[in-house]
Amino acid sequence: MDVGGNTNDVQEELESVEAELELLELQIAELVEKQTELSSRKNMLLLKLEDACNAAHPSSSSSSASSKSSSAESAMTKEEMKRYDGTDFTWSSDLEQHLKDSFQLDKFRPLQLRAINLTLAGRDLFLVMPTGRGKSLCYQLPAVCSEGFTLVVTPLVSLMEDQTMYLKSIDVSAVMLNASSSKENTKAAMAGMTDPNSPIKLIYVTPEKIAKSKMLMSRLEKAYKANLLSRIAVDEVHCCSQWGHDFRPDYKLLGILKRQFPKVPLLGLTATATSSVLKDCEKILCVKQPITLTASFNRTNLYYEVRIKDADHDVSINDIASLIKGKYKDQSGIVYVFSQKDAESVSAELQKREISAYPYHSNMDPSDKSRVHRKWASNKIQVVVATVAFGMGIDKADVRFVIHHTISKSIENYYQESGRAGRDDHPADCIVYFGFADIFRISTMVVMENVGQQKLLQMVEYCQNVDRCRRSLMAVHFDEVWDDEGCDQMCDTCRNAQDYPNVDITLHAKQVVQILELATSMDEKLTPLKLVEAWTGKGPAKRRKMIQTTTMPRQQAEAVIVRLLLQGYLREDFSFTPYTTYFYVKLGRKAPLLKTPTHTLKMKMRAPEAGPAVVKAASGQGKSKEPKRSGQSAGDAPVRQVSKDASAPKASEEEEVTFDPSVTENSQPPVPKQKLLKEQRNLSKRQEKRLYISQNQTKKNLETEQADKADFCEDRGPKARQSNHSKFPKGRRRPPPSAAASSPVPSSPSQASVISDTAAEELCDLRNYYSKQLKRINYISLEHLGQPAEPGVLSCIREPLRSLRLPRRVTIARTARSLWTRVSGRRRLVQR
Ligand SMILES: Nc1ncnc2c1ncn2[C@H]1C[C@H](O)[C@@H](COP(=O)(O)OP(=O)(O)OP(=O)(O)O)O1
Repeated sequence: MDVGGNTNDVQEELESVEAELELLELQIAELVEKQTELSSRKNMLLLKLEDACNAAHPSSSSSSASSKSSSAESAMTKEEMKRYDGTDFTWSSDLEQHLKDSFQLDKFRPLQLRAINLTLAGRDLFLVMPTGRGKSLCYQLPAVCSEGFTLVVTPLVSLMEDQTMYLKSIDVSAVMLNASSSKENTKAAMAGMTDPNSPIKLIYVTPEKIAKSKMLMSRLEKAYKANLLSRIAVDEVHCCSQWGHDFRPDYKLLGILKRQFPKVPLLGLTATATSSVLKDCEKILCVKQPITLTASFNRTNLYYEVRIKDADHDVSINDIASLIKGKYKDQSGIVYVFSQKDAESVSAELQKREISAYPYHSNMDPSDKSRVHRKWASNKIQVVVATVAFGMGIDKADVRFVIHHTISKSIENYYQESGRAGRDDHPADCIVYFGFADIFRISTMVVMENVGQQKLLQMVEYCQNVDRCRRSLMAVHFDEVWDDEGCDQMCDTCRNAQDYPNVDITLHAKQVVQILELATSMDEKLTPLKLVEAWTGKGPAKRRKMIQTTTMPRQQAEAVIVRLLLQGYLREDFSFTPYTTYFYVKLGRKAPLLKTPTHTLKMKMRAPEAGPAVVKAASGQGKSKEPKRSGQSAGDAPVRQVSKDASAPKASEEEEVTFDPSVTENSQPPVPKQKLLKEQRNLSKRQEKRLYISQNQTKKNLETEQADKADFCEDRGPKARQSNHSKFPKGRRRPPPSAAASSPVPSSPSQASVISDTAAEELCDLRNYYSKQLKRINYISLEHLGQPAEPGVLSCIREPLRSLRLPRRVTIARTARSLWTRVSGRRRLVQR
């Protein structure tokens, strides 16, 4: 007995020590996180200091467009480098003349002259410059001022077309060679390469052409020997590297150019490469010690602002409409939206408010798309309401505002999309509407992307920030430091300079955790909206009796939940069906910290918007008004025991149900289980008919979701755009993957409501399994995609299936294969 008692005591103590250890580990993890944050802040400050020192010693200073040193550059002193900003080269007067006469430009933008001088001096060069800052001029102008021709490798036929058309319009001879070039065109271009009297100055080719056309390579050899190949420009050079976001296998073969033509200077251009990507490109392209010039990504003429998006759709639309009709009257702009459906509906809403706004998305007929684009470019349409399909190649100088009706999926994307404003260097505004529900809509869309969630949370962090300069937050993503001075009050936080209180939200966090714990104990899952509703006392009455609700205004309650997600106290829990993805909130790894009495949690919080949207003055003209702050701060909000609170909303009978995991915020209200069973009995006769209808409906939903995904997940990467243009015929939607349509596993909620109890149970098992498995498969190397599933992959899928009760006639092997097909099909779809 004694021994037994002892063992129990030891066991108990062991458990408590383990719990303590776990807590300690969490605390250590939190400290390490803080340490990383501080280290990166320290590095930023050091960089700032270095910049300040450089400014104090003009001999070694760099311009606002800095040039980061590579080994070659550091071999060249800063004095020497500065020389390339000068105009005392043999070609300088020629440059000046062509800049004005041919290109009709007055002066160079930062780093353009340095890059042009370096390439004309025969140096190999990587030029990293933000979108729209004028990279093309850095090879077009040297091409005009050199003997022979420049070979331009570019991944997109549409960009080639744009550029050759533009060059023709300014009387510069340029041709392109791609898969669709006519025979005559190809013949003329090939002949021009070796003809010293040819007027051709630029030849655009795709990387595929270099890789596949022996004739082209042999012509280039001849041109090289005749000293007619003056320069090689590789556009979107980051596509060479697997680490870059748009890797293209054919770019990997471009090393042949430098190997075959070592004396020809190479100029690699990109808007997005990090230093490790460039190092990789250097190796792949076989360039030795290139000079890297990096222009600052700081667009000083852009004013950045975040507005809280009201849950009421009309409020945000009214706000946007009043901006367009007021501050931006008669000025050109873009409103970016989340989905094709939003593009249609938001543009219709704006039209109702007498604004000339038209939709643009990838599912439109190409002729309609180009008509909208053309009319907008010629200012016959004021606003384009677009998905991200309205992307690269949009080069309108006088865009005065870019409004994001929904947040972007990452800071990099936001920078690119908002960067379409103010290309003429005049002031322009970039406003993003930050809505709670949007976070989760996007989250389910980017769930399959490698670091999709991480990047989305960075964007959310940018939006939730209330007191740090927005520019400085963006700069981190481009390895740069832009301080408040560099911003010069061109963002809402710098301009308003509000002193927000640092509110203690520990108590609030504990309440949220308690709600989630309760839900888990009842075997229920909560969507973020259900969580807010439960917390703010709008959930089922039964639940309200068991939890502490808050009197905090909804906006602040949402802000707290977002903060808890950002900081890891909460986390996302996705549930997948072949038709859609659901987002639920779960306790995060830091949640146990809240059990420690000394643990506190604070956040700076903006007061909720006062009434309907407040139209603030944005941009360079005048200061914006800060919305009125309500008297009560989040920290003051009293906690209430709702069961006894008469003011709590009364729950209807229908509300007294357990949460149905398949119900999301956009779904119908949950159906009570009793009612569901009754319905199931009554439904037997109508079953077939209903099943048929529901299948059709889910198929339709799937198509809409996939079409949205096709737009939203489309990166401005070349791959994505090409597939969009070429694969689907005019006006047709992307067909759903056939595997999903012929699925043996019924997983859609609507199907679940017309099948037997046993089947429902089995379905539930399968759905859970599927959800977990999808996450696992997500991590399996991309290289497996597109190939028949390998035995290793299948056995990894098969193993957990053995413990499941599968529906009759469904074998483990078939289910495993079907899961794989669907998962990889879905993933390929996301990648397109
Ligand atoms: N020195 C200059 N002064 C005024 N405008 C300029 C100058 N250089 C270029 N531009 C204009 C021409 C174009 O309309 C616009 C964008 O130039 P472009 O070369 O297409 O940018 P980019 O190549 O960096 O962008 P992207 O990454 O989108 O291809 O800027």
